[in-house]
Amino acid sequence: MPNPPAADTPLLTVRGLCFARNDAPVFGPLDFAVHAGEALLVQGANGAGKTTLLRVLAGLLRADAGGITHAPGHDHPAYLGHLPAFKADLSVVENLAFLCGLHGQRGTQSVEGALAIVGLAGFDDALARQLSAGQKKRLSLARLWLSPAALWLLDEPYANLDLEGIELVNRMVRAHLDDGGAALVTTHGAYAAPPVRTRMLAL
Ligand SMILES: Nc1ncnc2c1ncn2[C@@H]1O[C@H](COP(=O)(O)OP(=O)(O)OP(=O)(O)O)[C@@H](O)[C@H]1O
Repeated sequence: MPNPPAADTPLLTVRGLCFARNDAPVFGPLDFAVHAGEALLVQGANGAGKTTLLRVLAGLLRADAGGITHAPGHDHPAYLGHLPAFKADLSVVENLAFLCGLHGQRGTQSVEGALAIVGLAGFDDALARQLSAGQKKRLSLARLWLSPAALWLLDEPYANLDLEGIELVNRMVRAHLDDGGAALVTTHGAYAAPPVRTRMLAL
């Protein structure tokens, strides 16, 4: 991960952020900041705009108004979306190597180590399309673990995971925050909030 910003500099600052579809507001104006060592839990009912907000913060959708400021050197957050972003006919290891080549890799982590952490040791040569939904989510978590980004944008990270997988996500978030990172996490409820310093953003 790049050097964390000074303690008083947020990793992410959002001011007056608004998003509309066909002139109907989806969310906003929103104002918040996320500092290193902090998790922001984005809560809201189905359709409240949680996924839309994370896609705007990931740079995949353009906001209608307002500003998003990243700390210097931290303008590429890691985004864990609903759908796994893997090449179906590449193996588990090939997918991770490809994505690390494209987006960079956290210096201290190895592909093998990340697969062991997420419970996919021994799946190196399995094709991505042969994985179950939960195994695909675990592969996405391995990619997240390998990412050099300090800011994690996690959209429903608990979906498709068993109880052990939910604890895995919480362990990963805690370790990432301890390491000077930060995370935005969407969830329908507080049923699986990570056990870390957490603030709420209700949509
Ligand atoms: N591609 C799209 N085209 C048009 N409208 C969309 C599109 N994606 C989402 N919407 C609408 O935008 C609103 C916000 O959707 P979004 O997916 O951000 O909600 P959410 O809070 O993540 O919901 P959920 O909890 O069901 O995942 C909803 O009313 C939805 O119908």
